[in-house]
Amino acid sequence: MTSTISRAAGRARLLARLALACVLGAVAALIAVSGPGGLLILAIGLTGLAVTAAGAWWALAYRGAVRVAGTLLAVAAPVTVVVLYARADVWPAALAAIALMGSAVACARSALRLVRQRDGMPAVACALPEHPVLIMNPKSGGGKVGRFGLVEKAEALGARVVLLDTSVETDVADIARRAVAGGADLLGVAGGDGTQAQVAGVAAEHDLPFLVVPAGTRNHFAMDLGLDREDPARSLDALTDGEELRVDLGAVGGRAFVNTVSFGVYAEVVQRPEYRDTKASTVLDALPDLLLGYSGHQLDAVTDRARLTSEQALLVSNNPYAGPDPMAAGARRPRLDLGTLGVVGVRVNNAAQAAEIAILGTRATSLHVLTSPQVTVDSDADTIPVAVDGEALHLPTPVTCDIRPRALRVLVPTHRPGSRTAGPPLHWRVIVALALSRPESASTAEDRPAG
Ligand SMILES: Nc1ncnc2c1ncn2[C@@H]1O[C@H](COP(=O)(O)OP(=O)(O)OP(=O)(O)O)[C@@H](O)[C@H]1O
Repeated sequence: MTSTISRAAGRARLLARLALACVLGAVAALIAVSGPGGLLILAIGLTGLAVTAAGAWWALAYRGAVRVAGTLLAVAAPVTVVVLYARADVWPAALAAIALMGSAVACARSALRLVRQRDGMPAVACALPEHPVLIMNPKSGGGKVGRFGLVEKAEALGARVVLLDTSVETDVADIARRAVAGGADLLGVAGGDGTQAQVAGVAAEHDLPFLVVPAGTRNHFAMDLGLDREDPARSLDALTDGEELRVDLGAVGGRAFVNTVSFGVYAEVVQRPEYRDTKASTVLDALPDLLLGYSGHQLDAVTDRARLTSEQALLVSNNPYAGPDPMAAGARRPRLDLGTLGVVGVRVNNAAQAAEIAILGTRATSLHVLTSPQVTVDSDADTIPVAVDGEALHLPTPVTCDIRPRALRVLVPTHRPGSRTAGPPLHWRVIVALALSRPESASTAEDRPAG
């Protein structure tokens, strides 16, 4: 075990050194260009990025001719950058610098992943359930329950299955409570994250284990638990060969959430009845009014250390995401047991602020990324739209989000893919420290058991 860990620490150190070498190579490639060419590459690249972001802002925040012009600008800017590089005869150095920076980021991420791999959520052995009850939604994920034969497989493993009647709005929490009253010693859901959250809340109330069968469309909770999202039937293996993860559960307005609660622009868009069928056109139609403040609510948020004012969008997550954009495809939470909420607040009123975010990322003044065990969101309206794990609700203000540390016992299969591919946040000072660490100190410092 120790030698495996030492080998991994050694590989992480090597990758960190390679990453720093690539960064130095990129700088050298820029300096090697004769005259002021190196600076020119940087100036052209950054201007291109800023103009692309400004074009994207005009395309999203306006309609008609401004939207068309913004779209053209967003497409033309990167093309112009390439043409200018070619005309100024600096493209070989530019390409080399971009390739080297890309390699540096890839090596740095791999190094962090190797270190973090042993720092995952600890699983513990547990008794297997004797009376599991699983609630299954036949419509989730376009019919995954039927496609993967989940009812038959679960029943063959001794579970009682309750199929959700989707012809009417069914209270899933009530089904779960009745299952507990009937003697269930595990609750589970094959369905989307919104349904998972409601039943997880009941399981946590009764300190019962909870089984996640990722039969929804997105399955973000399952992804961060390290479950197999391609084959939801594999989650059922936990009924015969499982172990337990203790994870945090979010709470908002008396409801549990497993992933995110969003306020502002996104929450306003998902309230629209046409959103479910025509997501892209509904978003494009709604954004101009919301972003330019003609409609929608201005939000203030108070965390344990900060006050955010007049935000357009606020996203509160059950544990922080690794990157600043939790809505991005592939955004992940490295852990679900840190006992804190992630908070991202955005206020963008013009193209310059959009460009600032594109260049400065989380250091931009219009983007706030922080963590807090509690967040209270207020507005001048009596009720505001809130999307809780993607479900559209209206809640009275102020709305308070809390975290319940390790309140949820999740039964997971012993053999599962794990969340190794989660992209760790890229902190270059950690890479420098890793690259400079001595072999003994690195393996001693990192020789913590996987748990
Ligand atoms: N409590 C409920 N009662 C009745 N029908 C429901 C209920 N929850 C969901 N449905 C129906 O099931 C469909 C699928 O919902 P669900 O959220 O489970 O899966 P999904 O939309 O495929 O996944 P995701 O939440 O990841 O987008 C919904 O469109 C809705 O028609």
